[in-house]
Amino acid sequence: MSKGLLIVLSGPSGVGKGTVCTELRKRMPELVYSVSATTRQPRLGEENGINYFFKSREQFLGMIENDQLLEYAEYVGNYYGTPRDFVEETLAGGKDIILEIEVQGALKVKEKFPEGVFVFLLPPSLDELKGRIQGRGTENQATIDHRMSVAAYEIGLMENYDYAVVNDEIDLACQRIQSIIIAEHCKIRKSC
Ligand SMILES: Nc1nc2c(ncn2[C@@H]2O[C@H](COP(=O)(O)OP(=O)(O)O)[C@@H](O)[C@H]2O)c(=O)[nH]1
Ligand SMILES: Nc1ncnc2c1ncn2[C@@H]1O[C@H](COP(=O)(O)OP(=O)(O)O)[C@@H](O)[C@H]1O
Repeated sequence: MSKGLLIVLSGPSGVGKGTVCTELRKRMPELVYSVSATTRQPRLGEENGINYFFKSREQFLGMIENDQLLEYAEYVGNYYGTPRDFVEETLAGGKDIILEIEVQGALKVKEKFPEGVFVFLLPPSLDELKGRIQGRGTENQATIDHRMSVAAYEIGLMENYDYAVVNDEIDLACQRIQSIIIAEHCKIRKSC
């Protein structure tokens, strides 16, 4: 049995990663989503084990200590990390898995899985990005400003990715990512 594809989706806060992932999972029910651990407080409507595994700082540091994370990063004052076993078991079982993670973590994953498929989601413009974060209504102004300043740094690292997808419309962005996954499955992988 061949291994599944490891797909990494990154992009600045508010670009629509969560929205696009939710829609993609409806369209591709066989695609497995990696639930991350985080020390961030849950937002209204977020559920433990569904959106994130919500952890205390001590619990998160314990996961690092016990080598339970494939990668982790600090982002705007909180830790975020990918549980290792779930990713490795899913891939070994021949299933595709998508990791929705920020750029520092994505670069660490690339070192370990250079064969992964790295997709960067872009906003149509920075003004639109700011409008989307504000429109979501989950962050205070200071956090929005901090996230917007990180956005410029993140977009600057886009060249490390394989694909850039503009999230102008959710339907189009999903179609583009689906096409990428289909094409990657058709790729002839050379061992050299
Ligand atoms: N490195 C890393 N980043 C993660 C992980 N999980 C989520 N993130 C990223 O952390 C950032 C902040 O996530 P979140 O607080 O949910 O905010 P959002 O991007 O505005 O939805 C986003 O770029 C996420 O993609 C993870 O396991 N590892
Ligand atoms: N293509 C789009 N056009 C307009 N609004 C969008 C689009 N994609 C996402 N949104 C909205 O933008 C906001 C941020 O989306 P979200 O998925 O939470 O972003 P992220 O996970 O990247 O932080 C949400 O209110 C969402 O409904």
